[in-house]
Amino acid sequence: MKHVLSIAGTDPSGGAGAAADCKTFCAHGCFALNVITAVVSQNTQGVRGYMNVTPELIASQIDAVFEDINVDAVKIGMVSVPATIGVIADKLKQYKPPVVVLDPVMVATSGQRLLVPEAEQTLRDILLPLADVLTPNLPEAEVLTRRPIRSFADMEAAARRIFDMGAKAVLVKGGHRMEDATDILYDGRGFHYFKGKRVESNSTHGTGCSLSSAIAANLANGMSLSEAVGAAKKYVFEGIYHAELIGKGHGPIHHFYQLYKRAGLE
Ligand SMILES: Nc1ncnc2c1ncn2[C@@H]1O[C@H](COP(=O)(O)OP(=O)(O)O)[C@@H](O)[C@H]1O
Ligand SMILES: Cc1ncc(COP(=O)(O)O)c(N)n1
Repeated sequence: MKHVLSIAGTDPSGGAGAAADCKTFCAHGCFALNVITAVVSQNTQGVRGYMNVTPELIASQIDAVFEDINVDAVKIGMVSVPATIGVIADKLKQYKPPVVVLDPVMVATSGQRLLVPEAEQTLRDILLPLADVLTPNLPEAEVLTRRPIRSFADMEAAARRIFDMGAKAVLVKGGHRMEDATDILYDGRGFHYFKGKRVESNSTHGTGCSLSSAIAANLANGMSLSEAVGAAKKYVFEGIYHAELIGKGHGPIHHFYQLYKRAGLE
């Protein structure tokens, strides 16, 4: 069994952050490890507040994992402030995990910021070059490139620019498009379109967390990058499509649809 580590913030309502990451790893047959960067008070309706874990305690959590367990892949989510980004970058350089998937989380679906504006530059300069795959949504890709994105051509141009900033591959996600939910991958050689129908649904809390975690798990399990992204997109689509309505706002996706189906628990 592969061991996959999430470095992320929490969600007590279970839909996003560390909870989504761990459920996704388990659904992919991986052993889930997690380091917490921030304790977030949130639910399906929004973020109420959060407290950042100190850089010392983040470093200590990362050491506790790597000194004890072999890590096959790392997924990074909410990193809030420059000090958090600095310590994660130092530890990635120290332990050199074979796969790093970075979801540059900036703003929650409900609109609250999860990354302070002054950390955007630090994320771009220090963490982005350590990523094997970076998975920005459209607003995040706009912040990283400082350019508006409206068309597939704009998504391709953004992916190329972010690749030039040092990420080894970039998946610009289309969940925020007005039309379909097509994502575009650029690996420095060419563009790969992951066409996707949009599901009209409120169950989209944690889709980005789950997608990046599924990519990390699929890579740990030995898939190529395009296979990993294709399978992760299918996982999130099925999760939205078969989601149970939980909470009063934007609910979580279904993480175990295939498993429940096989067990007759649908
Ligand atoms: N309503 C939807 N129907 C189908 N796929 C979606 C929908 N919303 C998001 N996705 C997919 O979920 C993944 C996460 O996308 P996105 O919502 O853009 O990220 P984030 O959660 O970071 O804002 C992408 O693969 C995207 O295409
Ligand atoms: C701790 C944490 N991390 C990330 C998100 C973003 O979630 P989404 O995947 O819906 O953009 C969140 N709401 N909370």
